[in-house]
Amino acid sequence: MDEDDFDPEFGSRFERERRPACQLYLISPPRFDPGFPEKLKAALDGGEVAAFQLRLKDVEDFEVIRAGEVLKPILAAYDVALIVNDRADLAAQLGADGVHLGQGDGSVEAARKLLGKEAQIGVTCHDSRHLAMDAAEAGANYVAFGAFFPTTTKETTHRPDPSILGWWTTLSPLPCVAIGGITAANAAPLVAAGADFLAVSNAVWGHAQGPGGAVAEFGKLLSV
Ligand SMILES: Cc1ncc(COP(=O)(O)OP(=O)(O)O)c(N)n1
Ligand SMILES: Cc1ncsc1CCOP(=O)(O)O
Ligand SMILES: [Mg+2]
Repeated sequence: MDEDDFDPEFGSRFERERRPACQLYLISPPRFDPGFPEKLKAALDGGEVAAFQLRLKDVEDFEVIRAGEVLKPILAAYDVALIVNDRADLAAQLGADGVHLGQGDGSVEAARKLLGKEAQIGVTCHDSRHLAMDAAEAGANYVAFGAFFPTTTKETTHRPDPSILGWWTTLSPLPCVAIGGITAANAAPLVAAGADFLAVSNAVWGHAQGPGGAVAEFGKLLSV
């Protein structure tokens, strides 16, 4: 990949040039319960959040669409990007801001065709420099590394060293996301290594002080 491939006009909140500080990227719980919209509002009242990923697992398509339709106006009111996990077609149907693709979730090119040039397309790269370079080459808007810490949210087999984040930031202007078992207590080395975004699920939705308390705790870490 070449620095010249980076288009500064391709504006987005996933652009390191415009938003230099590390930011929070919330990942939804795997099921949508009726109380979730209030939990989301509480989280967003806790401090700044850049993006929210709708990551529902083992549910019918219509449930993803219904959840997305409920959450979309809330996210818009807080100026938070809606990213749909796994499915570019559902992201398109929802008019979401983007899609997150794992290695088995389809190509960046196909997602770009469906979603258009403004869409934010992220790609899981595990602990692989090679996958990250491929994703950037394919036109991704961010690359995601992880799982950095043990997590109960997903079975994981890759455990990158935080130095992969530093390596990436010196190589590419494309933002990098750190994910996996991240809490406000263990995130500092990832921020120091160069993570542009911390993607977090359980540490927010399962926090003893509630989602707002969790986001506020991350806010303290990310504002220093
Ligand atoms: C920001 C972010 N990074 C990584 C993932 C994991 O995606 P994937 O490997 O496809 O696994 P599932 O999340 O689909 O179980 C992610 N969702 N978001
Ligand atoms: C989706 C995903 N991909 C790698 S780890 C992970 C889980 C993130 O959730 P948590 O923040 O609860 O570990
Ligand atoms: Mg996936």
